[in-house]
Amino acid sequence: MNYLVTGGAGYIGGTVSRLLLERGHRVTVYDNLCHSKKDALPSSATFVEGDIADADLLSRTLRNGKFDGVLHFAALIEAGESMKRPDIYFRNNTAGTLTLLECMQQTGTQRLVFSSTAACYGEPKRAPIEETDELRPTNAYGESKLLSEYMMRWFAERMGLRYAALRYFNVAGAIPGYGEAHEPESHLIPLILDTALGLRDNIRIYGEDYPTKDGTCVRDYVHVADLAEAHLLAMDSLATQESAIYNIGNGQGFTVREVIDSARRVTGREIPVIVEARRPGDPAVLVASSAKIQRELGWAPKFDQLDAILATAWEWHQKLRAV
Ligand SMILES: NC(=O)c1ccc[n+]([C@@H]2O[C@H](COP(=O)([O-])OP(=O)(O)OC[C@H]3O[C@@H](n4cnc5c(N)ncnc54)[C@H](O)[C@@H]3O)[C@@H](O)[C@H]2O)c1
Ligand SMILES: O=c1ccn([C@@H]2O[C@H](COP(=O)(O)OP(=O)(O)O[C@H]3O[C@H](CO)[C@H](O)[C@H](O)[C@H]3O)[C@@H](O)[C@H]2O)c(=O)[nH]1
Repeated sequence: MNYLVTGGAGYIGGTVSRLLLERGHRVTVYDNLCHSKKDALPSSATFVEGDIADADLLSRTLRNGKFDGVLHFAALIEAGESMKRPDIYFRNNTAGTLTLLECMQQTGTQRLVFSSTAACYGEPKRAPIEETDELRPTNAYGESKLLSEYMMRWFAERMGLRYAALRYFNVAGAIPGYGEAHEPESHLIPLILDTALGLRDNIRIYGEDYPTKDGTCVRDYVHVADLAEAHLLAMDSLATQESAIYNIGNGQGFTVREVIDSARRVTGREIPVIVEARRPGDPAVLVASSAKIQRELGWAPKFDQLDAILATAWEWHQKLRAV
């Protein structure tokens, strides 16, 4: 098959592009490189440097490419930043997605797999969270994604779109030769690994007064390779099944302190911490039920141990920083 991958120069889009190519599909990456570099692209992908807000270029790319489907990763991704600049999140993520939906509609491109997020749930009432649970984002990033999902529902109901929205929980780990390298980096695991390497003096824990077992936030970490497989399953399902929304996580929650302890075991290094105030917009606990995608699409994650996920991240991270 022939796919357009928006945001395919980034961490997750780049991983999924590599898997698609490995499985014999054709991939065109469409990315404005605002948070990535061209050298992160898989060598056998076609590359179009462009913004999803550029309707002319996007329509032309879709028309020329005659794609079987679109995988849409392009977005600003930092919940913390979105609390300082909600405007750019709605412009880039929500308005950008509307432009993509319009261009897909105009060019007769019907299938879409969308990177949604656990941040759509906000502060959940229970763990694990199911897809039908209440949606009340506590940060503008989550709201920008939830609004995108709502638009997709209407495009599906009234305009022929078929979509799968995958609500990822916390994505981590690396495949051989490719992993997380956000620029700037704000995510917990790469920052911990930089601390293990001595590139940072310490890791800051954002808040130790949450209602959790050690007071730090609980998250559900899913390996990027398992997440990538979910995209292929979701895209395939759109050939025969209706649009759907799926959570993607491991169903286990780890506190920030537990993640740091895991990194100490895996790296064998000292990782000094300092405790700071809460980061605005962070929910206390986010843990997924992924029963729906396991049941309906047969998704079977291979990495269910945090240490194993961190070991792949550590292997990649040492090479990344050695360059
Ligand atoms: N990393 C996580 O834990 C996580 C969790 C849930 C959801 N997500 C979602 O997954 C997707 C990918 O995240 P990632 O971690 O790979 O981030 P990333 O920053 O590595 O990748 C995003 C890519 O999108 C590109 N981009 C941003 N705005 C664009 C625009 N207007 N036009 C074209 N390209 C644009 C960036 O240059 C970058 O290459 C995002 O949609 C994010 O919201 C990530
Ligand atoms: O230096 C840091 C960085 C993070 N944290 C904490 O570690 C946890 C994880 O934080 P990340 O920034 O790594 O990830 P988030 O949970 O904020 O968000 C990630 O997962 C979400 C879904 O759960 C979103 O989709 C989002 O795109 C993605 O970045 C949070 O409790 C955060 O407060 C720290 O204590 N110190």
